[in-house]
Amino acid sequence: MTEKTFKTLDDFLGTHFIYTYDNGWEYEWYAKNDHTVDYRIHGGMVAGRWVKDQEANIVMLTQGIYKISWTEPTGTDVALDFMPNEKKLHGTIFFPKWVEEHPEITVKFQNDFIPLMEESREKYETYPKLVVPEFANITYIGEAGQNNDDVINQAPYEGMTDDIRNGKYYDADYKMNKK
Ligand SMILES: C=Cc1ccc(O)cc1
Repeated sequence: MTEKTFKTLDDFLGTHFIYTYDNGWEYEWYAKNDHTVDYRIHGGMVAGRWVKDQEANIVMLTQGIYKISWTEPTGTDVALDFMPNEKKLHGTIFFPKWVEEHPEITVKFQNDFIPLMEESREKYETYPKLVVPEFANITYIGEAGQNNDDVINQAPYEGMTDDIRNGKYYDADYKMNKK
């Protein structure tokens, strides 16, 4: 876990986080570059889902505090406020009704199923949305560097976040250790 102090937007870009929301949902998220994020979901309503190259808006609100927002092919909207120096964030997820009713449709590597997400958001109900606003505790911070495709590179498995936290998953260059 890096102990660096976050001051600039550049300090944040290329950083890889694992965190647990107060409702128990565990997420892994990577600021891939100034307009792109990758993530994996380890616990909660859509555990098992993973996504690469989601376009997002990423800004620094004030020194060391970052806001990220995006809208997904499922129709889910997300707004995250990272306070990495405090090892905390606040996230709000706005789920369309169909994701709450059929979460299993979204639990996959989304990049291979974009047409299915777009069809499902038309076929099923959008409203009322499920709004999930939660604080989270950051349990891991890694300096992966920008545009590193080894950070989020396979489906989540049981014990993966422990492997990452214990230093087993990535080598010194932040490439995945071959099993
Ligand atoms: C729905 C995606 C999503 C990704 C990261 C996070 O913290 C919350 C939601």
